[in-house]
Amino acid sequence: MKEPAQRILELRTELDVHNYRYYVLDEPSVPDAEYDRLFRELQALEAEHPELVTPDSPTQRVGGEALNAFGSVRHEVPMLSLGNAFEEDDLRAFDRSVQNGLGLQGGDLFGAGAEIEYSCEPKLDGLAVSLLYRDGQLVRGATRGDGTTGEDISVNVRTIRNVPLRLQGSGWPDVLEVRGEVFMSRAGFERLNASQAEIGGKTFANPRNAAAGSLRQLDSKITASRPLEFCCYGLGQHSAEPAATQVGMLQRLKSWGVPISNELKLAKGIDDCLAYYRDIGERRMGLPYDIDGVVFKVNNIEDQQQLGFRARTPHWAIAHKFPAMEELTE
Ligand SMILES: NC(=O)n1nc(-c2ccco2)nc1N
Repeated sequence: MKEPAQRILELRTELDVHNYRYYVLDEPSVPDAEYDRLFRELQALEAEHPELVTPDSPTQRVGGEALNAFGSVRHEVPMLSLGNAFEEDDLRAFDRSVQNGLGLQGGDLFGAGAEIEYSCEPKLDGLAVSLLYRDGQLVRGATRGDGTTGEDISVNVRTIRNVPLRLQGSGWPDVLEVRGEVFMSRAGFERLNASQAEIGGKTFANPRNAAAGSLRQLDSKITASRPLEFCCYGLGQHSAEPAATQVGMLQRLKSWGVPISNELKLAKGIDDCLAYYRDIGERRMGLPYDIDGVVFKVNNIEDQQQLGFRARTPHWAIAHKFPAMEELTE
């Protein structure tokens, strides 16, 4: 019979791999029943040996008592909101401003100028959060708040099943602040409202409100019962650059167990961006989650830093919005 400590480590490692394959790669490695059996074996062993429990164990996702209030967190790197483009011309103007900012012949109404590489992804309509990892361990979660100061929701983010409690693989920096959107799928939103209606509880107007209301619960057991998901779209503070490009950085984060968008693409030039906008626009209602546009970011990280940001919005990123849904129903 194996030493309990050894068996506990084996089970944790195996459960982390199953979580990674299920939530990040979307390729489950075992049936749910097998996952549950391993999970219960770990719970039983930890109950017999409480001194062997560590915060990053998969059994530790739901915290203890409800909080009376959220602590506040200061964002070392401000959490920006995005500038918006509504029309094709706004997007072309953005591309020209990027080229001018990079000292390229910025193109003009007649010539396209240089071809800038952009990352492309859907703009999830959820709640922006920051997840801080130190030595690969999730140590803090915070809401965006006003961009400089957010709420400490560390206990709540740990209940989101696809948020890794510790990073997988190797080579991650000692300090890595991951940023992304917490959202609720439409199906999860419908299920939640149906069950809320049944118990006479609060129902929500849309998945974004449901995600915000579920995440900002003082009782993490309520958060744990809600179908929340996380999708990473960038970084905050970090002690080393994971990659030279936005797409490369996100792919590296994925290899460390952090979920990213499966619609992430690389565009070469603004015409490719427009093609992506039209493609996602056509598929928008078929996506399992609400989006309110797509996000283009200058792919080269050094170029992003050279461009910096104005007031509160980055010069290197733009949200290209779709018409609001209510307009569509007219
Ligand atoms: N909401 C969303 O999907 N976002 N938001 C950003 C963002 C906000 C500030 C910098 O980048 N990126 C993506 N994909």
